[in-house]
Amino acid sequence: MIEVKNLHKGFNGEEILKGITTSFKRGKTNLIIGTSGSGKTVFLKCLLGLFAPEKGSIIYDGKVYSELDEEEQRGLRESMGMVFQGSALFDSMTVEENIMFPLRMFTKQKKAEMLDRANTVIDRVQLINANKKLPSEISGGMQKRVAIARAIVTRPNYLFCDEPNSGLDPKTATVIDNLIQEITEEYDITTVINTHDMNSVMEIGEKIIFLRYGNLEWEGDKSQIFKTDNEAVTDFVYSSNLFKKVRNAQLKGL
Ligand SMILES: Nc1ncnc2c1ncn2[C@@H]1O[C@H](COP(=O)(O)OP(=O)(O)OP(=O)(O)O)[C@@H](O)[C@H]1O
Repeated sequence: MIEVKNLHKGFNGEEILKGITTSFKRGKTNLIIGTSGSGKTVFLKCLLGLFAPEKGSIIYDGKVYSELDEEEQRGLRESMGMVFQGSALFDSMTVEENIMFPLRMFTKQKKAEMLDRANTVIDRVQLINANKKLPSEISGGMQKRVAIARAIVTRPNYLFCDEPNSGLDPKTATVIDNLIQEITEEYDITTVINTHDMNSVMEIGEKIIFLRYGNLEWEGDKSQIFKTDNEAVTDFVYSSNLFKKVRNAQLKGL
């Protein structure tokens, strides 16, 4: 579980996050949504320990990050997995080498042990016959599977994903969303996903926080977001023509 209390973060005197308080449960897919520039990425970077907040605290399963010493903070960061926007795979490494990379960086395991663990996660994300391929030789959906496998290979307690299905067709995007949700539940990980994708919201939004101008404007789940009266949220949700049509059809009882 991650608890965030009164989090403030700014740059050059401009406040970007203006006192966010929320919590993210273990085993659940937690989504951050909001308009462009609302502070979602800054918030995610604070959760990753990449930005130090000016005020407030982030508590990881009872451990207050700012109260840990350097080594404890490093240990905590090593228990985090990250799926970057656009996958961010190493072009010159095979799928298998990409996935083993965090084990090489953070553990002293022997090669056979690393290979064994890599193959376990390769099976879990259902990457078939891809071990020796380069990222350029596999599809975008498969690249995401590699990115997810690499993020979970170290058995993280926390998984952060930045736009994990950007650039994928809607069907593949849903498959990737569902894979992240299944893994989150199966391995009991606290997962936080930064997304613009309303399909993801509908599919895996077990907890959703909506940021607006650096404030937490609304929070709830996927069943509540379509019923809320909050104007900023409905503006955002129904900004796509497709969702507007669905809403109008619902209102007309079609
Ligand atoms: N390292 C930084 N230094 C200075 N300002 C920054 C830095 N990182 C982000 N900002 C500013 O913080 C604000 C929020 O940016 P952020 O990237 O978090 O928005 P976002 O909600 O993720 O937007 P988008 O959906 O477009 O990715 C922006 O005005 C941005 O310019």
